[in-house]
Amino acid sequence: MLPELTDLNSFRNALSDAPGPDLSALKGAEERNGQLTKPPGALGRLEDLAIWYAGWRGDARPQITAPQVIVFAGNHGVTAQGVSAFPPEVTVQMVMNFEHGGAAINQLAQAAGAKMDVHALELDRPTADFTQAAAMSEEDLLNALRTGWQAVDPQADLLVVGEMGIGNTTPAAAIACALFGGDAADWTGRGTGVDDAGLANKTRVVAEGVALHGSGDGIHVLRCLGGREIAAMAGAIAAARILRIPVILDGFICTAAAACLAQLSGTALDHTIAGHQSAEGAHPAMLRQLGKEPLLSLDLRLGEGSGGTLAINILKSAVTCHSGMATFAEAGVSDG
Ligand SMILES: O=C(O)c1ccc[n+]([C@@H]2O[C@H](COP(=O)([O-])O)[C@@H](O)[C@H]2O)c1
Ligand SMILES: Cc1cc2nc[nH]c2cc1C
Repeated sequence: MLPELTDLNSFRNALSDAPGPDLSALKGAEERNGQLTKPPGALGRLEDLAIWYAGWRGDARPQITAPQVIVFAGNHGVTAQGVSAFPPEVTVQMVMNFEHGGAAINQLAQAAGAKMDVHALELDRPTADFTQAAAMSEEDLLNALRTGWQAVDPQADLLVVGEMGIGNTTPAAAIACALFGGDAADWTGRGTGVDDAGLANKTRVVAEGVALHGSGDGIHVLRCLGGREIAAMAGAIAAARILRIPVILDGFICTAAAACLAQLSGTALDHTIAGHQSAEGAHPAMLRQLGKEPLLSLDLRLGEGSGGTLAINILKSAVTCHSGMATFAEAGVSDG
């Protein structure tokens, strides 16, 4: 059961009190993996994935039958600084495209056998430009966290969270810079495709935001430098941690949301894996900071949950092998 989010402290507490994986299911899955008809370790990382999944689901021989993809959308005041190659009205236009089934994520979710939900967060009320003020008030942040928290289907057995928000690689870079240090230039990339002058301007904007709001915990960084869809992703990832629903992270913006949770609790992301490495330049560094090895590297830089959703197919395959294969004893195959 998910506790109610009454205030930001209840979010912090729920995250730090969240249960870990089921150790007996984990042990059972490890034992089963050792008996399957293959040379030890021959399925490589698929074996680790299946065992990790089994632990979080509390079932040594699990199945994936109900994956959920949630796309959160938000608008950003910082777009007034000219940080994106596209105009902010594209956010609401793409939300309509998601709702009509015409976006890449609609096709990828269908191909992965996942249901897809879309949540637009107050698109007609962008966050504040973080070079001038905190992006969100405490109330705004709490509302956005709640949207994510409540969007997770407790019956889902796997979750991918994705986003749509023109300008949101700028807050994602600022979050990374505030949490992990280094220069703004280390974390700022081209997003939807800004040119060299655009990149220099965007780097300045990230540096200004971090200088104004930079120090504080994951909640402070998320509120001052983030955005509503970023906070909603954080809320959903945290809810899934409590519900023991494994999560596949998507690209640069999704990983920035997750990084805020990692700052709040050292075990906050234990139920997550990195679906892919995005083409956004600083994504590999962000994943390294979180100790996450991406499953795929396909030069995607779309967002929408696209890379995470593609990776559902890999995780499903890993779990299907683990739970469906015969053991050496069952198949009458001689072991080594
Ligand atoms: O997921 C990623 O790594 C990723 C990298 C670059 C861009 N995006 C998407 O593009 C939008 C943000 O790009 P920008 O240039 O407007 O900051 C937003 O809607 C994201 O979903 C996503
Ligand atoms: C067209 C378009 C689609 C997107 N999907 C996610 N981010 C996006 C940004 C743009 C510009």
